[in-house]
Amino acid sequence: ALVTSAESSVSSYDAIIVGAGVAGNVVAERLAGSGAKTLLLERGPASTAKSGGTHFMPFNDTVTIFDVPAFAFSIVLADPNAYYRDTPHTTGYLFGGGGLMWVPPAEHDINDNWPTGWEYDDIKQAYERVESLNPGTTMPSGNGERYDYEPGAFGLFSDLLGNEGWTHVDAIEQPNEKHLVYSYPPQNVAAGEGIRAGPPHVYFSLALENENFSHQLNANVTRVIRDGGLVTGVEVENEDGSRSNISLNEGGKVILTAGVFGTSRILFNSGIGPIEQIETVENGTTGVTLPDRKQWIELPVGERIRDHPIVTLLVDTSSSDFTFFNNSALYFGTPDSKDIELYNTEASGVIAQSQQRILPWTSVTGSDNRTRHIQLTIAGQQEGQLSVKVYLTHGLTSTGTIAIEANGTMTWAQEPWYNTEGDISAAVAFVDEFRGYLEGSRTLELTASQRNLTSRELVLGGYGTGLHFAGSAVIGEVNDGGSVVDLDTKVWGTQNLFVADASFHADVPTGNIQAQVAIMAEHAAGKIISCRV
Ligand SMILES: Cc1cc2nc3c(=O)[nH]c(=O)nc-3n(C[C@H](O)[C@H](O)[C@H](O)COP(=O)(O)OP(=O)(O)OC[C@H]3O[C@@H](n4cnc5c(N)ncnc54)[C@H](O)[C@@H]3O)c2cc1C
Repeated sequence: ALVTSAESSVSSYDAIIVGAGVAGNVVAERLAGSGAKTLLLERGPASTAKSGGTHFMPFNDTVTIFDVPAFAFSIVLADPNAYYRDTPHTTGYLFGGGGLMWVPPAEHDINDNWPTGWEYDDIKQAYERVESLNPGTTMPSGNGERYDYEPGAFGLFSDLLGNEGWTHVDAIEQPNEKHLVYSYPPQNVAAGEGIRAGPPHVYFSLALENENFSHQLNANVTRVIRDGGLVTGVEVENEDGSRSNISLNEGGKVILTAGVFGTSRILFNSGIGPIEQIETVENGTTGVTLPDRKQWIELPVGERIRDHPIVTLLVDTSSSDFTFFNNSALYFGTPDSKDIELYNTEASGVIAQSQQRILPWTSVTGSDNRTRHIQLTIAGQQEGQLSVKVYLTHGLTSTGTIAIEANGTMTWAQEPWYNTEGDISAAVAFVDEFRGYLEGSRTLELTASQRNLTSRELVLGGYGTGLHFAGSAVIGEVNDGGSVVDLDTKVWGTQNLFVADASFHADVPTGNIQAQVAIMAEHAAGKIISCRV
């Protein structure tokens, strides 16, 4: 049930989950299912049709990437009818742009860096539950047809890569195949509903059926309220600027799922993190009440963040038979009425797809002899041009650090991209290899603007974020200054505070991260439920 701040502040809960994104919805559904009286708090407004959303969430609602409520990406996908509700279409990100790629993690993604109790065999049950509810597909169009694949980016690149020995796999059916392979783009879908949707639709819908479950919107959690290691509730800033407290029942738990940046901010505001960050809060302008200094818990929150950096290569297709389909016109222009009808009546057609047409993966070795994985996403860019996004993924060694500013904004103390020579050399090696393929092609070449740059210049001059952040409150076996949460995802030094979103992840996977976030949240939920406070 949806509750107001007036209602939640006079009630109390067994589980309070902070942040209704990918992980938050998974954890809330599981906790409510375990019999706990559960409250899911979200600082944003209604998003999916299920939570009362009726329109595209304008992308520019958000100020910086640190504050992007990524759950917004399920909004319209969760409701086929929403497509024509909002004209003009203020954001295209839901279908196009980011694309909602759903790449189930490979066995090596889990086994390489995760600790005891979190290896591939341990998480199998969680993996299977996510798969059964939110399975992902390489055939998003409900009528079983593909639109704009051949001739097009898929046709051109399956030929180009096929000639070099790459093979065609299905990324959903064969998640472990991640070397010299390509797949139709895997996308997230709700089981049995024929619509593209993630946990904020799928898990949230299930949770709503449970009478133990409540949720509150526009509830910005500023901090947890604690007495030493015992958390007794959370403080919420409401839409009108007022602050109220929500209490935990005895034996209750608070689970932070506010995203990599949101969770770090709440921890800093609660006196948990590097002393320097807590002091910034103490001396800052947000008016947050910190616990007494002797109760501060020093942990490496915000450190060791990883992300997939992206370099975009532009490929000139003017000598090929490539026909450009203007995907962004679906969102920013006036789409073809037949495309809209096909989507709204049969969950089919080009709108059911994302803009990407082919996803290849391979691996390369850096100058440090370490293997790194590469993901490519390939899409039409404009007439006569394709974009090939090169993601450096699993195996990367660059890390970054986030910090809080006096006004509460999150910022980088150190950016997490390409700050090791191993990463740079691996990406350069891949770009060299790819340019070799193009040189052997009679129809494709880099655009004139990129042709004269060296591969190193292309990598270092053009990278940006993959928006796949992880690791700001990393999991560890011992409290030795290298981790923030224990093997149950409980924050060291506390009795009942947990972190279950991408923050606690030991590493970034080979493909887009969201499926891993959902699976690890499922696994964390099991541990949190069995943890005695
Ligand atoms: C533009 C974009 C495109 C992306 N595309 C893809 C893709 O195609 N495939 C993929 O796999 N991944 C994609 N990602 C990444 C993916 O969305 C994230 O990895 C994933 O959402 C992380 O899940 P999470 O549960 O850790 O946090 P989130 O899903 O970000 O959830 C955090 C939630 O907490 C809320 N919150 C934050 N602070 C507070 C607070 N103080 N109080 C209450 N609530 C709070 C936020 O509003 C948000 O709803 C994309 C990300 C972005 C930004």
